[in-house]
Amino acid sequence: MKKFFAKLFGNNTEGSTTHFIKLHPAIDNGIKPTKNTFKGGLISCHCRINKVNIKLSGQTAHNHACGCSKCWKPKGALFSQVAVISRDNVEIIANAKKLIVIDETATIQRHACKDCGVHMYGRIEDTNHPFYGLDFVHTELSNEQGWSAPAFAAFVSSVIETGTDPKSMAAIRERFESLGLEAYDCLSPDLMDAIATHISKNK
Ligand SMILES: N[C@@H](CCC(=O)N[C@@H](CSCO)C(=O)NCC(=O)O)C(=O)O
Ligand SMILES: [Zn+2]
Ligand SMILES: [Zn+2]
Repeated sequence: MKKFFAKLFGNNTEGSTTHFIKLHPAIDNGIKPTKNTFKGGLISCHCRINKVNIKLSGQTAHNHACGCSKCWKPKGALFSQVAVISRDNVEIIANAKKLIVIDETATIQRHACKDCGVHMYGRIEDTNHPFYGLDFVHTELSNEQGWSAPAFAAFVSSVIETGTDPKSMAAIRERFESLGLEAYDCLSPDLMDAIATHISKNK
């Protein structure tokens, strides 16, 4: 097993394993802990000037790594990091006119900065959707610390759809597990239960 990983990742000069799989900077560089008293903050796009700024008036929930093809990923990252927050707590405070919806047909309407491409918030407009009322946001776009920490990985197998070699999947899953993040190919059991409960109540 050790040899298998050494082959995939390579070894550094001290002999310990070096990870070349870049999951996401907020995960690879050490997961920052959730601050229980955290009250929210500002997220900004990557533009040097005329940044899109959004005020998030509260803590986020269900932060996770997402391997799906639609969520925004920083350059070089295999996964997105995405959390939810009540849409009532999301306020665009600067350069709203730079925002465009990436795909009008998607369930999650991702509003991105047309200049730098960063997705600023994803909104569900279907009032019957189980997650209606929640917006999807990337808290690494904030300078504040204390946001809810990523707690699991979702849609892990989906990275194959965007070009990852299926042979790398075992190593990717092992890496998540070693960091304490359970790897799922859909959402976490809690969220899947919430979706099923919503569907069952609406029947
Ligand atoms: N294999 C597909 C999966 C896409 C998918 O279903 N993504 C989820 C999670 S995004 C945040 O966790 C989803 O709800 N998508 C709805 C949408 O994106 O509008 C793929 O990789 O594309
Ligand atoms: Zn921008
Ligand atoms: Zn996603």
